[in-house]
Parts: sequence; structure tokens; C-alpha cells
Amino acid sequence: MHLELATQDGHRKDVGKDTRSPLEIRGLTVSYGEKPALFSVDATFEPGAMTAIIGPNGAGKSTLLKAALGIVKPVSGRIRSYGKSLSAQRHRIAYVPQRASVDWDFPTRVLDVVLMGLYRQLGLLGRVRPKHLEIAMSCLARVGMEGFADRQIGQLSGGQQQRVFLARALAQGADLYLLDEPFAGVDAATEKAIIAVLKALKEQGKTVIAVHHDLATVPDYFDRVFIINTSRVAEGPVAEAFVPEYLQEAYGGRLATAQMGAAG
Ligand SMILES: Nc1ncnc2c1ncn2[C@@H]1O[C@H](COP(=O)(O)OP(=O)(O)OP(=O)(O)O)[C@@H](O)[C@H]1O
Repeated sequence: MHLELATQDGHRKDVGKDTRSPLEIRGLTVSYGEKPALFSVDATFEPGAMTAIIGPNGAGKSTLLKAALGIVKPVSGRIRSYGKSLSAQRHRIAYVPQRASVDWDFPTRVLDVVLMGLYRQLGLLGRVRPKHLEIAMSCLARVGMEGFADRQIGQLSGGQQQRVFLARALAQGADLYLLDEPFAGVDAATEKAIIAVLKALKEQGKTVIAVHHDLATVPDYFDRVFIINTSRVAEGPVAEAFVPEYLQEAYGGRLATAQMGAAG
């Protein structure tokens, strides 16, 4: 059974762990044109774990996250979250999109981006109260960006932008965090800061699923991997699934390149 209490800041506090899979995918096929981007994918993500989604370029990793969020419509398949339909659980899922997919010229303050994470609490009128500002500022502090609240997002570095989007996800107080290449184009300090935040979320029993490219850091950062190349190749704990046999199957001759990319 799963119980939730509302804390003073309005965030949910879990008093009993939800042991149901935060994301369960069955027979998922997605197609943008004739060739499927995902074909008959099954996946059961473990609650409270950090899972890396890995696979070569064009393998369908981003598409898998987008389908899990209902952003792209599948041709067929079923997606459940914590035992219920996606629409019933959407509020429990936070998303940090690929940085390249965001329009950074849009005139928005850092603080406003983070406040977007509080959309459920702000309600239809969107009236921002002191408690909302407090939550937003504390989320910015968690990613080391409290000094940038009044800046325009377009004026930030890539690493700073990524931290702000993570702060927005934190403000949502979600249980499942989906991140699309959170370390792409960020500096080493930001990468360290982001991984620390993600590990802290895991300590709180949250689930983290991230599309990840750097194979060298998989064992340090993640508990589990989901390896994909249009279809599922392997899924499991790093020690069992992150092995040459499956990596070779997914990357083929591109494995050497992927590893070199990871090392460099
Ligand atoms: N909006 C779109 N319209 C048409 N084709 C698309 C679209 N988005 C993705 N695709 C295609 O679907 C396939 C899977 O793309 P996706 O971005 O999910 O892969 P990926 O594994 O995340 O790739 P990468 O590692 O290069 O980011 C690719 O062949 C891509 O070209």
C-alpha cells in the first residue's frame, strides 16, 4: 500500500514506499514515418533505482522518454505508471528535456522557469505566493543556482541552463524523473552537481531514468541499464546487463567509437 502526506510546503511525503513500477512499457511501437523508431519494446523500470537508457545514435532513446510522457503517440503498446494509466500519474513524472530541444531565446527569468514546476500548486490563476517563491528558491539552491534567479535563461551557460531545468523538475516534487542526456555539453562541475542531486533523489526513494551517452561513467552513476537499438537489447542491473555481449549487440562496430567518445 502507498500512503502520502502533504508537507507544509505542499510537497508529497511518502510514508510507505510505492513498490509498483514507475514505468512499465509493453509492446511499444512508435513510428515517425515508414521505419519504426521503436519496435515492440517491453520495459519494466525498477522503483527507487537509477537507470541509464543507452544505445547508439538514432536507437530511439529520446523517443522512448517522449512516449513515456505522452508527447509522441505510439502506433501500438501500453504504458503504465505506478500501476495506473499515464494520464492518471502524469503529475508524478518530471521531465528534463534535451537542452538542444529548448528555445533558449524565449524571454523568461530563471525563477519563472522553476515556478513552472509548481504548476499544480499555483492552480489556474497562477498566483505566486511567498511559499511558492520559497520552494522555487530552495530548488535553485539545491542545484547551486540561487544567485541567478533574476537572470534571463538565454544568458546562462549550457551547464547553468541544465541546472535550472533540473531545479524546475525538483520543484514539481515528482516521484519519477526522466532526463534526456542531462550531461550533454555541460562542464565537469555541473556534471558532478547534477549526479549528486540525482543520487540524493534516489536516497529519498525516487526513481531516475536518464538517456546517457558516456558509457565510461555508467557503472559509477547508475544501478541499472536499459539497452536499446529500436528494439530492446537488454535490461537489468549494471553487473548483469552492461556487459560486452549486449553492448556489442546494440552498438555493433560502433562500440569502439562510442567508448572513445565516452573516454574523450
Ligand atoms: N520528430 C521526428 N520526425 C521524424 N523522425 C524522427 C523524429 N524524431 C526522431 N526521429 C527518428 O527516429 C529515430 C529515433 O530517434 P531518437 O531521437 O529517439 O533516437 P536517440 O536514440 O535518442 O538518438 P540520439 O542518441 O542520436 O539522440 C531516428 O531515426 C530519428 O531520426
